[in-house]
Amino acid sequence: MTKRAHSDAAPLLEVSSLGKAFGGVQAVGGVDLRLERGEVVTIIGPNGSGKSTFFNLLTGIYAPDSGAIRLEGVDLTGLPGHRIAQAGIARTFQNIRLFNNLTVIENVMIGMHTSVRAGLLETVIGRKGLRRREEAAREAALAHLSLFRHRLFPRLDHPVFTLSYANRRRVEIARALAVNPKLLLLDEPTAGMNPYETAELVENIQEIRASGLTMAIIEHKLDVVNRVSDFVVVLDQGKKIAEGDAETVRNDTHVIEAYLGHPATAA
Ligand SMILES: Nc1ncnc2c1ncn2[C@@H]1O[C@H](COP(=O)(O)OP(=O)(O)OP(=O)(O)O)[C@@H](O)[C@H]1O
Repeated sequence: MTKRAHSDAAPLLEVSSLGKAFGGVQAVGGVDLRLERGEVVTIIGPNGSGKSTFFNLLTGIYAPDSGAIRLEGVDLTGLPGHRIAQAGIARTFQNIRLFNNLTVIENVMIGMHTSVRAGLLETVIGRKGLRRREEAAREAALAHLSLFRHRLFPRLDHPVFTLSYANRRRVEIARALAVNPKLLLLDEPTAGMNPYETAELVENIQEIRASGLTMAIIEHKLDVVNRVSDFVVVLDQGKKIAEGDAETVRNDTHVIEAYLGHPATAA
């Protein structure tokens, strides 16, 4: 856990007073978050506290009712998902979203928008040019998959539906990395993983972190939170109730109360 240093320059991510209601439920109610380049924040909170909605707002799945989202000072508030992805925010989902009938490497190449535009490209640059571009895309996809080389290199041409749950999670992370994001959001990356797989994924996250990529991670497992975060944000009923290093947050009375009120998810 490092001490957080704020610079005067625009932070990588600046979220102010972000809000979203569904009917009478204030899923996210005025949340602020400042994330400097290279930092890793974990977002915790009981079930239904607004964590996934917060990610859905950051990635344009929902438009916020109020507040603002800035990436490197650029206002992304209310932009559609593809524009936000182009601006540099990539994510994985709590419920894995991959093309199950496509192979591991195809899923990652699609993350790079290569095959999708192949028809159009062929008319512009010709078959040879297209083949060269596909080879380059395959090389780049392999570079991103190399984070999980022992797990995924033997399975590059296997359709995703044949993979274990943990391997599907790994493919999803590689696909998100393949767009070279400025900010990577991981929504419960270790959910459904056994302790051994979880420990391995913590090492993978530390490796991504060492490359300098800024990350926000929704995570329930406290040992994972302790090992990957620069700081922790705690949500409860859509509001930020605590922020700080893992130990400070763990001993915060509001946090203890929030979890005691929701014993099924006590961290
Ligand atoms: N599309 C939606 N329509 C209506 N209500 C929603 C919608 N999405 C979220 N909510 C509500 O908003 C609140 C926050 O939900 P959210 O899924 O963001 O919480 P969470 O912290 O991610 O929960 P979990 O840990 O269970 O994934 C909940 O009360 C939920 O029922």
